[in-house]
Amino acid sequence: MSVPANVPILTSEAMRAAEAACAASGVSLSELMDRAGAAIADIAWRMAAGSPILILCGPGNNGGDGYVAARLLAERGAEVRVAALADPATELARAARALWTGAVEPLDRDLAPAALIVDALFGVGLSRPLPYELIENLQSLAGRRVLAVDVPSGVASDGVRDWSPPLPADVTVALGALKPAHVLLPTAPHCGQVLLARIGIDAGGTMRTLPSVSSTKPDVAAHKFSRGMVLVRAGPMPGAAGLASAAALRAGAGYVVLSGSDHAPFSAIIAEDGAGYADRLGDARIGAVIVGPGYPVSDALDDDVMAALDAGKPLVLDAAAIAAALPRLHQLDGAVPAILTPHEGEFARAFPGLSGSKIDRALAAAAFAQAVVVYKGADTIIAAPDGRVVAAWPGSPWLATAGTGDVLAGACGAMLARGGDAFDAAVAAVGWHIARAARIGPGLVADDLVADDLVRECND
Ligand SMILES: NC(=O)C1=CN([C@@H]2O[C@H](COP(=O)(O)OP(=O)(O)OC[C@H]3O[C@@H](n4cnc5c(N)ncnc54)[C@H](OP(=O)(O)O)[C@@H]3O)[C@@H](O)[C@H]2O)[C@H](O)CC1
Ligand SMILES: [K+]
Repeated sequence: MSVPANVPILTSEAMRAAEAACAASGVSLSELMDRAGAAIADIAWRMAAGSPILILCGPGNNGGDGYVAARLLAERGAEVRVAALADPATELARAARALWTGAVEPLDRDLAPAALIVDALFGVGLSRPLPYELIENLQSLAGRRVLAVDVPSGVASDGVRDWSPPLPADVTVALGALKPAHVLLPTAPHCGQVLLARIGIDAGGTMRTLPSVSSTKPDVAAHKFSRGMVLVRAGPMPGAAGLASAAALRAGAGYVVLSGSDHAPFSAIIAEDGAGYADRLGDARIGAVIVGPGYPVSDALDDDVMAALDAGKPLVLDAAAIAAALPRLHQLDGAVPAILTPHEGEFARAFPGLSGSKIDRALAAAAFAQAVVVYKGADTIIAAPDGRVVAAWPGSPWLATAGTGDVLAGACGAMLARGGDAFDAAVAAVGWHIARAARIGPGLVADDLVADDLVRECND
């Protein structure tokens, strides 16, 4: 499972607007369909490697793409058959089918499979669950390699409904841009390896996949404070704050203070008595404050969160600190740069009653809090109040273990303490976290993410 780095993601509504803009600039939808069909034919040709191909065509333009691909594959000498669910219902699909000179088989229970199935039944136009009879007929084709056109049929492309496709794809060719379903659970795993065929559409937009991690070498004139100073406030479970402080150092902060704990994991971390917290918040050199790791709901947490908000320092708020800060953050209306890092349960507690896809909900939460939201999970979404979104699918499954959230909070603190945009800081931290997890893999425990042998390996 993979998606390309740093490519646009569009909802079906935004996709139609992009198509319309394309048409207005002189590229017809028919030309777009020809390009889509050509991209699919190329990939199908490579996947089939000489074995027979069966293309399943639906009634809309997704089916139209399938007919174009069938014609081009046949022209290249591929052994290709077409089966249709229904007659084409759009002018473009009718035109594409008219140019297909081969037979069109009915898509019923007697349909013979082929080594490669190209699924061109439904794309972004799917408006309701698939009919039961079709699901049954498709299940009889399972077990072959599947190439999905735009999205696996049965998947709602905007990621709002969790419909599963009867034929999960090995490869999905996203047309023009990725769609939310390619990067959100539960649909993303059904898309297999997602490739983008740009087909000349200017997708622009504010939603993208995670960019590749770039190394951030300190400036030649750097000193420890210019690299960013981070204050981590410990709660009753100081191990979590210790992990966050170690991660802040590893992620590039030049100076880290751990307040309220004498369990500093590295000698380079300054462990201080908790009574000095208020004074430290007044330290002009501090570039980011982290509150929340290992700190359950309590009056003390409320006090520490309010003190950090009143100090006006850029903030990373994790776990129970998120709900504790929310009313005040909302009032502050973006005056204090903040990154919130909730997992599913914390998000539901802090932002009850939101609807839509995970992307919609992350955006609504960011707008309400006027803060960057890192809505964690296997399909982490980073959303900014101005509408920017980065989707971090597929992340690393090895991160599903205790303490990794504390490490992410620490990395967010390091990136935020450098100064600059909080959204860019959150994106860099998520990328750093996933890249390290990918290097460790099996057996990962959160401490490994901040261990020195990993530093040596990363520097090899
Ligand atoms: N991105 C691009 O620039 C291009 C994309 N192209 C391809 O076009 C599709 C979208 O095509 P569209 O015609 O809008 O939609 P679909 O082909 O996905 O399907 C619409 C038809 O399916 C019927 N429908 C919807 N849901 C069901 C269902 N559950 N069961 C049966 N039939 C269903 C729908 O009927 P309605 O009654 O709902 O109207 C339509 O008949 C996109 O995904 C790309 O593959 C183009 O190539 C151009 C460039
Ligand atoms: K499809």
